[in-house]
Order: sequence, then C-alpha cells, then structure tokens
Amino acid sequence: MIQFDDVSKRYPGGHSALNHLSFQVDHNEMVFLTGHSGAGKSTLLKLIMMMERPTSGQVFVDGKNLNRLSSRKIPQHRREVGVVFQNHQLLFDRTVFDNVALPLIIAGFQPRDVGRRVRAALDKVGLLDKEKKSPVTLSGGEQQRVGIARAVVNKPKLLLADEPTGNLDPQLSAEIMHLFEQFNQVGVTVLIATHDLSLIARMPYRVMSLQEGQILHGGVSTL
Ligand SMILES: Nc1ncnc2c1ncn2[C@@H]1O[C@H](COP(=O)(O)OP(=O)(O)OP(=O)(O)O)[C@@H](O)[C@H]1O
Repeated sequence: MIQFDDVSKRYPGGHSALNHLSFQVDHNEMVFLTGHSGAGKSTLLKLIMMMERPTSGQVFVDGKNLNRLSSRKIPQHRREVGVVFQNHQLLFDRTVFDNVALPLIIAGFQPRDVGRRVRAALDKVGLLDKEKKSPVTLSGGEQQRVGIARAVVNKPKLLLADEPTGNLDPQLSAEIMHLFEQFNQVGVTVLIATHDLSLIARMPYRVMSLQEGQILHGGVSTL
C-alpha cells in the first residue's frame, strides 16, 4: 500500500529530514512509526499526503507513483488518504456533524448521501448522539473521535495519524488505538506516528523506528 524507494527530503535551508529511506507497508497492515522529536516522522507522513515532495527517490501509494502525480490530481489523492492530527484541527464554530461532513461536501456528495455517511462514521466512533453539539463542548477524547470520524468518512483505504493520542490520558489513548484497530480489521491500512511507546508495546503490530531520517528497525513487513 505504501512504498518508499530510496527517499530523501531536505527542506530549503534545513538539514536532511529523511535520508535514503526505503520501506514498505502492506495492504491491510497496521504499523506504528516512532522516533525522537525531529527524527522525520511528520515529514514521512507529509510525503504520503503530498503536503511535501521528496528531494529524491520515489513514493508509491496504492501502486501510484506520487512523483508522476500532477498538482491537479493532489486533491483526489488526499481524498483517498484519511488523516488524523494530534490537535484535531476541528472547526469550533460548526457542529460535530458539519465537521465530519466537510470532506464529503468538498468532494461534491449529495446532501442525502452526506447524512448517511456522516452518521455511519459517527456511529463507528461511538458519537452518534453528539452530532448537533459543538466540538468545544466535548472532551479531548471525544474531539479526537470526531477527528477520526472525519478522516474515515470518505472510506479511505489508507489511514494516517500523527500523534493521535498526544494529549490524552492512558485510558483514552488505549480507546483511540482500539478504534484504529477496528478500522484495520475491516481492511484499512493504518500508519500511526506516536511517542507512546508503553501503549504500543502492548499491541501486536510492527513498530518502525526512525532516527535522524533513517530506519533504525522495523522496516520490513511482518505480514
Ligand atoms: N517546513 C520545514 N522547513 C524546514 N525544516 C523542517 C520543516 N519541517 C520539518 N523540518 C525539519 O526536519 C526534521 C524532521 O522533522 P519532522 O517534523 O519530520 O520530525 P518528527 O519526527 O515528526 O518530529 P516531532 O515528533 O517533533 O513531530 C527536523 O529537523 C525539522 O526541524
């Protein structure tokens, strides 16, 4: 599902964020990405989302060579990849429903389909009864669930998360990870960048560790 071939990323004026990185994530795998602050985790995710382009090397997502994708095709590519951020990036002046609906509205779905899909996504994260609330009235864990519902509402085959449990206590973090597991169990490939080593040590998934833009261990699929 994801393949990096000898990928390097150097930011203008900065040092190298990724150095000759090669790895694969298989279809339907769930993988954790760890490493110290600055190791390159967010950069790796941004290359997959095409928020950044590699300086050299090739990134493939679901068989597509992203180097060959024109800027015009980027919105379509982003719709196929669900993304969850640590700080949710929710709109606090809109309801929970409207936040989750946003990707569908942008994609031009009909209102009836929007309603059906938003409610299906909210049901999966256990927030069906909160659709009319403002996210500001929800707890941190619930806000993160809204972010996850928004990420999956387009039914992406690939789900990325950047520190999705960063602000949550251990119990809520475990619940959020369990939600990702449930999406993985129905066929979604999941890649999660996290610092939460004690939490992922208890879970049976591959851990890929980055150090200074290179893979320290876990670069080979275990499926
Ligand atoms: N837009 C940018 N411009 C210049 N340098 C950048 C930019 N984004 C990241 N970097 C640098 O690239 C390196 C990798 O950063 P990145 O954010 O990918 O690391 P990270 O592992 O996600 O760190 P964290 O866990 O703190 O989020 C760092 O040295 C960082 O300072």
